[in-house]
Amino acid sequence: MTELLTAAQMRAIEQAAIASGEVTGLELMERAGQGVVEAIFEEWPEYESAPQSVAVLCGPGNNGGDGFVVARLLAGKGWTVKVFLYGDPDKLPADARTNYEIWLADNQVEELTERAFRKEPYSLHIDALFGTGLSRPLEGEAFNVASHMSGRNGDDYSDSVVAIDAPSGLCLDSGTVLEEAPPSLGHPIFDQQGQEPRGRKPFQDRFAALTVTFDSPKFGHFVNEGPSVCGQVVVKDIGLEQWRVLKGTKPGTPPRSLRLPHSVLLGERPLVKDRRKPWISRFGFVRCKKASTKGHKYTHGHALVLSGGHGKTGAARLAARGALRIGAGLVTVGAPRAAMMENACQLTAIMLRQMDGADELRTLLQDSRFNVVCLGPGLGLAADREGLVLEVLQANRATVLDADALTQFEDRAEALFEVLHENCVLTPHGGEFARLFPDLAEKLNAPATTGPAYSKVDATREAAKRAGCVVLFKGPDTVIAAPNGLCSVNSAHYDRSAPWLATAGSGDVLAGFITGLMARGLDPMQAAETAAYLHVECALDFGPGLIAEDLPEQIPAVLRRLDVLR
Ligand SMILES: NC(=O)C1=CN([C@@H]2O[C@H](COP(=O)(O)OP(=O)(O)OC[C@H]3O[C@@H](n4cnc5c(N)ncnc54)[C@H](O)[C@@H]3O)[C@@H](O)[C@H]2O)[C@@H](O)CC1
Ligand SMILES: Nc1ncnc2c1ncn2[C@@H]1O[C@H](COP(=O)(O)OP(=O)(O)O)[C@@H](O)[C@H]1O
Ligand SMILES: [K+]
Repeated sequence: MTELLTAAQMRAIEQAAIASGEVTGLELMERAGQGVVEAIFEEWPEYESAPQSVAVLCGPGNNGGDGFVVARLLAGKGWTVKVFLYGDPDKLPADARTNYEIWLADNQVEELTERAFRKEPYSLHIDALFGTGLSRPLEGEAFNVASHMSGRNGDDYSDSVVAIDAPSGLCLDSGTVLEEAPPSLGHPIFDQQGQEPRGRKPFQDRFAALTVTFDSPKFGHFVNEGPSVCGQVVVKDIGLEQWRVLKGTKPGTPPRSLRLPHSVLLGERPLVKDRRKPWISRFGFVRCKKASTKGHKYTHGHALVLSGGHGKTGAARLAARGALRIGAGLVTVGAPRAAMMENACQLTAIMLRQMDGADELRTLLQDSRFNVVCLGPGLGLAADREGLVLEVLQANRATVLDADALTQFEDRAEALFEVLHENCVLTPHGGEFARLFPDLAEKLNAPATTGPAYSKVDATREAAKRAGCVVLFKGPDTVIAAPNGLCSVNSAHYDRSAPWLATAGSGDVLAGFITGLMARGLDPMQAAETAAYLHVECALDFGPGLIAEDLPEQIPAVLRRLDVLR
């Protein structure tokens, strides 16, 4: 797992490093430029022996400063380098100014305009306009050049753009490409699809082939539009590790303002393969060697999954199967009378109990061996369903609430928040999230016109705090947050891209995975993180053509590959 940083955290780390006197800003800038050049030759090894032509677009801050370093290093390797500057050279910050002057001693810098940029073709384009300092949408010639590069005039540059830190215009906290404020006419206007018009964005789709960032990836590389515009993300070490101290536990504890909330990116593949990384313990699994063989099925927990009525039972069975495969000792489906036969015909290892309403559920839950309940998948929205949710929450069991159990509380989420407890996990997709947290969804979907923009990470953290329990906000960029601010992102992008996971019922299986892991005693955050991670691993291993039923069946092979016991 990798720590994810905000732009402000990155700046704080850099400032702490410089303040220590052990490194200067200029040295960091040099290392950043070297990192970019290294990444270029790793991506295009053929360029090592064949110098190319390159346009370096430098902006008015330190991102531009990195650009001047890259220009100098590539020129030193025989490349033909053209440098454009957007902004006033007299206002460059000190380190960027130093590198500008070093470059200017033997070379030229041209003011950036679309016209000048388009005069000649280049093999490579370095985008060093804005990085972590982006605070408003691109304007003027920066906008014109960025939108030209992203295909406005029909030319596709995306295979030859290397973005330093970020494609310029991308907010590194929210993963949103900042847009101009939409036209204000004093009253709302709508387009033909009934949508309010949005401001212009320089790009919305793939912009760079490669994005080189420093020290740690930022949230914006992994959420919202980030993955579609970054191409691929390479992280280069610039020697800041000792200033990036989590929770201030090590000697030389940094000031409180620098202690970072624990935000991680869940196990990208290379780290998982590295046996030295202790990721397994965070995920709540044990390595085969250390596993206890003493347990029996009741020590592995008993999950209860509530089924919907006649004709709506499949979702609960998917969740139940997920819970059983991932390791619950026993799983029982509780179904209304009318749905008993339908369930009975399709369940074997999973048990079945009739359960017609809140009273029967209360009786069932008197059996304390049911240590986790999952409800929502296929549950339906009939008035009596709410009673089931309340009954489960009052029984104070570990609980996973998904789908209809969330939608049931649309417009009256407070009634749900009052009874939720810390042993619960909510698993909304975007629509369900908006029903429970309409104000947060509105902020999230509002045009992002200033940086740092409100992000899915902010929204999920706020939601978890408000609900008082773990919230897992689904999507290709699944964000998981606990009320105490712990947060992680489970990304299905880049080398973990698995678009075929967007298939009917896959969310039901995810709810089941979380349920099964909670049955095994994982705490809600661990269970949600582990389940989300394994869900994507199952999809990756199975590949295209996947349907929801395949996900639980893929679990044994994934656990075997990861060399862990349930
Ligand atoms: N933080 C670190 O540890 C390091 C940062 N470095 C580089 O420094 C960058 C950050 O530098 P800066 O903080 O100077 O910020 P940027 O270079 O990203 O932005 C420069 C300035 O432009 C202005 N600005 C923001 N949006 C604008 C817009 N749309 N139009 C016009 N002007 C706008 C802001 O005043 C901002 O401070 C990083 O992205 C990275 O490339 C590296 O040199 C090495 C180390
Ligand atoms: N493009 C995508 N790539 C990877 N995973 C995705 C993508 N879109 C959705 N998912 C995942 O698929 C699952 C869909 O869940 P959900 O929306 O509840 O669907 P359903 O109700 O049909 O089960 C979630 O786990 C979500 O994170
Ligand atoms: K950039």
